[in-house]
Amino acid sequence: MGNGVGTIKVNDVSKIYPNGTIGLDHINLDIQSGEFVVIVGLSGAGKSTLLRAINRLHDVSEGEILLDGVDITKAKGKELRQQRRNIAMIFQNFNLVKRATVARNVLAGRVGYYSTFRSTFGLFSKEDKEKAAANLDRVNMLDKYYTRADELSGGQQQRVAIARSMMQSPNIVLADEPIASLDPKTTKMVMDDLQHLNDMGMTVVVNLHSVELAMAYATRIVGLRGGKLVYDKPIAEVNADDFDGIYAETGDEE
Ligand SMILES: Nc1ncnc2c1ncn2[C@@H]1O[C@H](COP(=O)(O)OP(=O)(O)OP(=O)(O)O)[C@@H](O)[C@H]1O
Repeated sequence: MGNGVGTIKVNDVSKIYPNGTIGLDHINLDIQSGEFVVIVGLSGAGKSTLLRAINRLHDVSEGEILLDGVDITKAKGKELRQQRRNIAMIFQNFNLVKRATVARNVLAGRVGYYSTFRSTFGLFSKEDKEKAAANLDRVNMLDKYYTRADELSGGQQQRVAIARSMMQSPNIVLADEPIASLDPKTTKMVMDDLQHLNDMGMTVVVNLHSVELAMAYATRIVGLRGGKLVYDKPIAEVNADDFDGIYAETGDEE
């Protein structure tokens, strides 16, 4: 895995969008290495905003986010790139290059390590090609090595996206509604892949709408509502009734 151990410390973080919407409201969260944290909450609660703040796809308005003790909210240039390499991000819509092969998509996970010239022309090392094959094997997709991404089902595409994210050897895996568009069987496969990464020692943070899946996979559940952290418990202390509070309507949400 990467250089660190995978801790995430969110200190009093707020995010106000330019139009004045409060995305996050004074969030404090301390995630230890190897946890499998599921973030639940209504649509608009701030789940995506929080994940995007952690890997700095969004700048925060206030507060700091320490990854292995280093504040990513103020990192620049090389330091930011290095921190980002330690974090894999898995999206709802897979974000694959549809017309490229599975292999090429997975190798794209190494692009941050190559010159623009080499990555443009696909000049990847033998070692990286072997690594790509090994990661595809890990998600049971090795037989699709030469298949074009647009010929795969949604679930298969997500598994390729997971294999791609493994190319960075991350310590932290963030997944934003990774199973939102998948059927129950593929959902289980993708969640099992994330579980597998967690078993390998990676810290996993997943946004989910499904309470059932949260209960099945999480070691800890965090609830957001209206940008505020309203719930944070290890799975052993979670009571199904707790979700009523997290999902209570506040008037302007789904
Ligand atoms: N780019 C943006 N500009 C302005 N407001 C935004 C922007 N992105 C998100 N928001 C607002 O910030 C709040 C939190 O949104 P966010 O997408 O983080 O919620 P979420 O919990 O991930 O929702 P979902 O489950 O629907 O993905 C919402 O009120 C949303 O409308």
